[in-house]
Amino acid sequence: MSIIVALKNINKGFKDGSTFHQVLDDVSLSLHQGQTVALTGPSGSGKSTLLNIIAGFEHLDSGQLLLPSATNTLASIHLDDTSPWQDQHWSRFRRQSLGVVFQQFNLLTPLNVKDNISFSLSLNQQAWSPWCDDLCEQLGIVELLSRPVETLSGGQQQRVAIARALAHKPQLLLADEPTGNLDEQAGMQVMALLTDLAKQSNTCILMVTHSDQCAAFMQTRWHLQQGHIIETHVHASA
Ligand SMILES: Nc1ncnc2c1ncn2[C@@H]1O[C@H](COP(=O)(O)OP(=O)(O)OP(=O)(O)O)[C@@H](O)[C@H]1O
Repeated sequence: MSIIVALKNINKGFKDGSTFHQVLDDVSLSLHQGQTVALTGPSGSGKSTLLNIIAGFEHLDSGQLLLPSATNTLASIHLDDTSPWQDQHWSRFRRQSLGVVFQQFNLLTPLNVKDNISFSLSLNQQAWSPWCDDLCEQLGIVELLSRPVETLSGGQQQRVAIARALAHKPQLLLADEPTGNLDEQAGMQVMALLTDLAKQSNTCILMVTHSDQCAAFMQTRWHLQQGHIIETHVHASA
C-alpha cells in the first residue's frame, strides 16, 4: 500500500512563560493507504498537536511533512514536501484528501443533514453519489436527511459528521475522540461503522482516543509520550 503521509524528524514545541515545552521530539512516521491507527498517550502529550500538524493547522519547528500532491491519479500517489505550501495548497489538500471528525461535530447548524453533506461535497465540485446513499443507509440517517442538524441527538449528529467526513472518499481521516460524547454502547457502534466504512473507501484513519476499547478497532497503536511515539500492533486483522 502506498504511503500517503510521511513525517521526517519532526520537532514541535510551545513556549510556556520563560520555558520551552518540547511536544514532538524528532518524530518520524508514515501512514499508508487504508491503514488504521489509534493515537494514544497521556493528556497534554501532543496528540491533538500531531493531528493539527498533519492537517496544516500548526506549523513545524523543524523536520519535513510530506502529503499527497495535486497530481495524484488513482494508480499512483505522489507526495509533496509541504514546506513551501501556501494557503491554496493546504485548502486543496483538505478538500480533496482529508476528512475530519472531531468531538465537537462542527456541523453547519442552519442547514439540514443532506445540505451539510452536500455542502462539503460541493467544496470539491462533487455531487451526491450512490456512495453517499450507501453511507447514509449504513449510518442509519436516511430518515434524518431533511432534519435541521441542531434538532438531532449527539449520537445522530456524530453519524452525520462521519457521513460528511467520508462523502468524498478522502485518503485520510483524522478523528479526535470521535466517540467522546457518546455512551459506551453507542460509541462502540459508531467505531464499528466508522472502521467498516473507511475500509470500503480505502480511507486511512488516524484517531486520537483515550479508550482502549476504541483503540482495539484500529490495526496499529501509536503511543505518544515525552515527545516520542512507540508503535504497537493491536490487531493484525482489525
Ligand atoms: N497553541 C498552543 N500554545 C501553547 N501551548 C500549546 C498550544 N497547543 C498545545 N499546547 C501545549 O502542548 C501540549 C500538547 O497539547 P495537545 O493538545 O496536543 O495534547 P493532547 O495529547 O491532545 O492532550 P489531551 O489528551 O488532554 O487533549 C500541552 O502541554 C499544551 O498545553
